[in-house]
Amino acid sequence: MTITIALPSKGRMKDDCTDVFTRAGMPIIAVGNDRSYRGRVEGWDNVEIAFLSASEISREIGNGSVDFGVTGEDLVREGMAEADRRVDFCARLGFGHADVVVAVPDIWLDVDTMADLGDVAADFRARRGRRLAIATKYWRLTQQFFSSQHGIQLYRIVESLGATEGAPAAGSADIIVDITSTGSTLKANHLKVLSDGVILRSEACLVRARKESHEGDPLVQRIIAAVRAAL
Ligand SMILES: Nc1ncnc2c1ncn2[C@@H]1O[C@H](COP(=O)(O)OP(=O)(O)OP(=O)(O)O)[C@@H](O)[C@H]1O
Ligand SMILES: O=P(O)(O)OC[C@H]1O[C@H](OP(=O)(O)OP(=O)(O)O)[C@H](O)[C@@H]1O
Repeated sequence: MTITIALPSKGRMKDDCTDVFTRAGMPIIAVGNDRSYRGRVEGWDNVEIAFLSASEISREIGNGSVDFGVTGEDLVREGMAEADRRVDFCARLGFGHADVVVAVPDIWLDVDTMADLGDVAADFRARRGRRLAIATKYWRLTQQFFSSQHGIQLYRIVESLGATEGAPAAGSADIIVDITSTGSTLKANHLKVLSDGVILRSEACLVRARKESHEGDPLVQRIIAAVRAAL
């Protein structure tokens, strides 16, 4: 059976990903020209490469149209419910690190924890007659963290399509949930991360769609072993 692996075609993870596969003894070759979205692995006859964006990769793994993918854990967990039942995180690859965090304005001096934020949310409703507004593109992770993990129900999510950190200053939200790596964007926007406000420590992962056809397939095991050996 042919196994398809989806790899980043562009963006911040592309080069590191190519390096890992080279070290794994799986050198990636584009089929056709450099702009091609198909590739293969030199010496691995039954493996096909699909070049996609990091967010497309998480979607294609979720619907099972590829067997493996390299993408951020944040995108996989945001993109599907019950991720661990549907996919197997086979290896953490050591690049693409980013934390998904809850951040509030610096000037909220007495708000340091999620419990403090729960009080603020209740207060907003009681005194201002509206819900605390959270700007984010991570709807699912935010709902799980606030509602299921911290029992905070009084909030409203404001969809953000970019420049999330600017939302509190712009007045379109009170706080944010977004990724941070160096922390400089949060700092520039006068936001601070709550002490227990790290929702997920994400990095690039080799992710496998859980499929019955993979059981007992030696090629599937060989791919996982080769990538792990390269780390
Ligand atoms: N500083 C950062 N900013 C954004 N994403 C980062 C950062 N550091 C690591 N990542 C990770 O990189 C992944 C997103 O990569 P990238 O932005 O290249 O993909 P994409 O969202 O598919 O691209 P595009 O938005 O152009 O379609 C996520 O898993 C994210 O956690
Ligand atoms: O903690 P920092 O190092 O400041 O990085 C965090 C920022 O980087 C990303 O934006 P970017 O514009 O790089 O990428 P995007 O287009 O994927 O949002 C992300 O959305 C944050 O805004």
